[in-house]
Amino acid sequence: MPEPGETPATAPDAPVIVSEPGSFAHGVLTERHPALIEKVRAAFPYGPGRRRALDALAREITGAIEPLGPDAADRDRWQRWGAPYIGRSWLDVPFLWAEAYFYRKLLGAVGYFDEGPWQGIDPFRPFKEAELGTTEAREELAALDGLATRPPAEQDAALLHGALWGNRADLGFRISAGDRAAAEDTALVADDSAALWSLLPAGARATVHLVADNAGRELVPDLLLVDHLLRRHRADRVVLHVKPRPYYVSDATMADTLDCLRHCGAAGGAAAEAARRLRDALRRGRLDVSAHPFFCSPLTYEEMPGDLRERFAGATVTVLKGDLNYRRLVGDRHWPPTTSFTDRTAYFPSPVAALRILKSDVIVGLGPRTEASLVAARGQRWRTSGEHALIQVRH
Ligand SMILES: O=P(O)(O)OC[C@H]1O[C@](O)(CO)[C@@H](O)[C@@H]1O
Repeated sequence: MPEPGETPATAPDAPVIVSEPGSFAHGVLTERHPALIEKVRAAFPYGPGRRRALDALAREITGAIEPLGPDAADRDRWQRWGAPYIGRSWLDVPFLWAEAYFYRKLLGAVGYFDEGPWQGIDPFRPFKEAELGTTEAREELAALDGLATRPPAEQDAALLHGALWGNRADLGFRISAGDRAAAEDTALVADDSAALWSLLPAGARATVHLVADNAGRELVPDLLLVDHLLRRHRADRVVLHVKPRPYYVSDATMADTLDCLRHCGAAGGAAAEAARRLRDALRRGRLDVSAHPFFCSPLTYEEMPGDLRERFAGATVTVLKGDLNYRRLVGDRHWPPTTSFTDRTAYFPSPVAALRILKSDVIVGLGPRTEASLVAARGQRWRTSGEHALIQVRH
């Protein structure tokens, strides 16, 4: 990474590679991942076998990338995706690939895929649960009670922004940032929310696909936004995409979706009414949940499989939540920030909206003045500090 204020020297479309000295990606692989292994180990009474596997993974990530074991059902897939990388140093490969493979290996180490007592046990569940039990989580839901009496445009904005800022609730991010980011002032670096609402006029028979990111305090406002879209007839049908298995610490699965619905139901008031409507929408098929294997793959959206592409093609708009989805949407590369968002996402089969807190180096779609003022104020730190957010839309 360049020094604060410097322009990146890397080629404009070069992939983000872990080994870049002092880079954000390097810090994730060398600090966050070992810390996460320790956190998971401390959270569960794993026996000697699982502990040995965690030790082996902690050792492996300081050296060469090893293939999956011969019994892994997805070994061939990962051999294909990892052909250029397996055998190389973990620090010498694209960031997006390295993170995806790390989470696959972490689940393997804790026995998630093996027949036995740990099969299907989410190693991140204690962290997700703790988050839903916080005072902040309760206060956020209580704030919903006053919203129904506000003018419709205010309700739209409050629920959209709730879903956007909910993306701060990323447990992986907090492993290194502490809660500092949450306390700092935040600002939108791009705001296409008017364009988003123009795609969803009340009464239009829209189908919205919402690709969720984190569980807990991000998924709750996402679900409240979904309820609002359905209730105000801005959408006739919503498809919520979640991860098929635990991923990137806090990413939402179907089990997390059910937890969030229970959490809202137990809160009483407007939140409980929303939960009741959402359950009803699920039963009637107005809300559908999908968990495609693509979402835990190391691929970008440009490489998505045909069946998923077809599903998105039927959307009035696809809303992608969070930083990782953004990296996969525009490509995890060193684009100049003024690269056109419209051009970078032209391949996507439906209109697309990104709602994201900035937590990694990648960004496109900024005006030259916006970029200049961010750099003047913060050097390059604004890219990864979690203090800035964006709403970008391509019609
Ligand atoms: O939950 P989000 O918003 O997708 O953010 C996850 C982000 O955290 C990181 O995994 C770093 O841990 C980024 O690489 C990633 O983009």
